[in-house]
Amino acid sequence: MSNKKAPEQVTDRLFATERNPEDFRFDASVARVFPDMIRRSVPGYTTIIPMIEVITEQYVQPGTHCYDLGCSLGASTLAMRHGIPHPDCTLVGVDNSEAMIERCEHYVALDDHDLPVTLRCEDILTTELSTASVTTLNFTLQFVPPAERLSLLTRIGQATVPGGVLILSEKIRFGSDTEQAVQTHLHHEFKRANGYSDLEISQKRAAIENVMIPETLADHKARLEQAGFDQVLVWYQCFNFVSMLAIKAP
Ligand SMILES: Nc1ncnc2c1ncn2[C@@H]1O[C@H](C[S@+](CC[C@H]([NH3+])C(=O)[O-])CC(=O)[O-])[C@@H](O)[C@H]1O
Ligand SMILES: O=C(O)C(=O)Cc1ccccc1
Repeated sequence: MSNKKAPEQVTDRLFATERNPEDFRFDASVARVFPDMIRRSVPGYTTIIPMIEVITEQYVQPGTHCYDLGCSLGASTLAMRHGIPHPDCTLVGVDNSEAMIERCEHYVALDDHDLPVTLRCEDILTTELSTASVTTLNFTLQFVPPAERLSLLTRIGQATVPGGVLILSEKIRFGSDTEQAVQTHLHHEFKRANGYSDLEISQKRAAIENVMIPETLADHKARLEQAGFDQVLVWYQCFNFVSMLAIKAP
């Protein structure tokens, strides 16, 4: 029997007190505060989520699969769900964090909608992909080791049907050191405006340094084309956070 009680809203204070330097992991303590953490940390996140519904509605094809890779608590998965008008589509959310998938199941159960959602606690590098019309990587590729990124995107490209798309959102870095400095500063000011202290900002920065590796927009575009996508465009940018749409020709 599913527990239909809404998960409690918890403020992210994970980095508020001095802690030993340790690499960031998507464990139970992160899953618990995740909705608050991502909203206060990622400029544009609260705009991108509803737009994923709009984009999905535009590109979804009947009888295909839609994948949300690195679904966390299912915010992007549920946006895709609301954009899919075809009852014969299969929507799949994949995440390799047990703590995330467990909580995601509750959010999916609370969302009153007919289209079933299949959740897989699996590595996106090996999860099975086929006949996909819409695939989403909403701030997930940045956590995949750079050496594995081309083969993942190539598998997605091969699984994507003609006219299908990949929505790819990422924190990016800039080729110009001066632009990198300005955009990073503005991102930190965004976090400060959302109530994070200097200690929280600097401890979080150290924790994600080795596990979240941003690349330039040029790197992303070139690799998406190599992976079999015919058109790549940026549909959203706020500071150093962007969302791209990679389209396979019909
Ligand atoms: N190899 C992997 N296999 C499976 N999952 C992975 C892997 N690497 C990382 N993850 C998962 O990717 C998710 C990234 S968060 C996505 C937000 C969501 N899309 C949202 O729209 O709210 C983004 C962020 O925290 O900035 C985490 O849940 C990881 O466990
Ligand atoms: O918090 C940050 O500074 C980020 O760059 C984004 C982020 C959001 C959630 C988990 C890890 C990183």
